[in-house]
Amino acid sequence: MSLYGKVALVTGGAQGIGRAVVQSLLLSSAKVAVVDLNKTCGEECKTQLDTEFGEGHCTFIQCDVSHGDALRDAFQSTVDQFGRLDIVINNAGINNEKNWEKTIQVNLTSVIKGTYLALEHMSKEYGKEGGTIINVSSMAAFMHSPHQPVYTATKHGVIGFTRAMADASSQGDYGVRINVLCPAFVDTPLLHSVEQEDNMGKFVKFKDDFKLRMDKFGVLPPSLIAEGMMRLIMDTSLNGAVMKITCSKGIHFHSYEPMSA
Ligand SMILES: NC(=O)c1ccc[n+]([C@@H]2O[C@H](COP(=O)([O-])OP(=O)(O)OC[C@H]3O[C@@H](n4cnc5c(N)ncnc54)[C@H](O)[C@@H]3O)[C@@H](O)[C@H]2O)c1
Ligand SMILES: CCCCC[C@H](O)/C=C/C=C\C=C\C=C\[C@@H](O)[C@@H](O)CCCC(=O)O
Repeated sequence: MSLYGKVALVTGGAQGIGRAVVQSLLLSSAKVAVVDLNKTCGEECKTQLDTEFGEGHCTFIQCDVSHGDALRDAFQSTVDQFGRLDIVINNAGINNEKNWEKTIQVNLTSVIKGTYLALEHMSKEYGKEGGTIINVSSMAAFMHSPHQPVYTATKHGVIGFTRAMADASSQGDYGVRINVLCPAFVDTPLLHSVEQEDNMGKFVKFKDDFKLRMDKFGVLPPSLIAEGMMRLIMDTSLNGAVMKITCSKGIHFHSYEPMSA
C-alpha cells in the first residue's frame, strides 16, 4: 500500500531505529519530518535522503522533545511545510540512569506530549481527518533487568498510556489508531551506551550481565523494527496493539487477559 499524499513526523528520526523508519516511510511515498535533537546527524540524514529520494520529500527539524514548546513548534512546522499530518512516531528515547529525571522526561513525558499534539492535528475531536500514532516502548517492559530500572519504568509507562489512549480514541471516536512497539535489543548507538558510566551510573557494574543477555537473545537490525512499524501503520484493524519484535519470535503481538473485576 502506498502512503502517497500522507505526511509523517518521526521523533529521534536522525539515527538508529527512527532513521530506518524514515527510510521506509519515504520508500512508501510519504512526506516525512525528521524531528531530532542532534543537528549534525539530522542535517547529514536529510542530505542523504534528498540525494536518494529527491528534494522536498523530507525535512529536518531540530528539536529537543523534552521541551514542550519546541515540540509543539515542530508539529506546527511540519503542518506548515507539508499541509497536513497523518502519521506520528514517538520514537526518541535515551538510556540514562544517572540523570534519570531526564530519562523520564524524554522517554515518557515527551511520548505523552507527542501523543496529545498528534491528536490536536489529527483527531476528529479537533475537526481533523484521523491518522495513526505509534509509541516506542521496549521488551524491557516485559523482561526487566537490574541495569535499567528507570528506563524500564518509562517503557512500562509508555505501554499503559498507549493502551488507555487507544481505548479513549475508539470510545471517543477520534479516528486515530494508537499502537505501541516493543523491540528487543537493536543494533543502534543507544545499545552501546550501557557500557558507559556516564549513562548507567552505579548500574554500570551490571554491564557484563547485560552483554550476556544480548548474546543470549541476539541483536536485531533496525530494518526489522521499521518493517514492524510499517505493519502497524498499514493495518487499519490495529488499535491498542502491543507489537513485540524479538530474535526468537520475530514480529508478533502481546496478548492480555480480558479485564475483570
Ligand atoms: N536500541 C535498542 O536496543 C532498543 C530496544 C528497544 C527499544 N528501543 C527504543 O527505541 C527508540 C530509539 O532508540 P535507538 O536505539 O534508535 O536510539 P539511538 O540513540 O540510536 O537514536 C535515538 C535518536 O533520538 C534522538 N534523541 C535523543 N534524545 C532526544 C531528545 N530529547 N529530543 C529529540 N531527539 C532526541 C537522538 O539524537 C537519536 O537520533 C528509543 O525509544 C529506545 O528506547 C531501543
Ligand atoms: C540501552 C538501551 C537498550 C535497550 C534494551 C532493550 O530495550 C531491552 C531489551 C530487553 C530484553 C529483550 C529480550 C528479548 C527476548 C526474546 O528474544 C525472547 O526470548 C523473549 C520472547 C518473549 C515474548 O516475545 O513473549
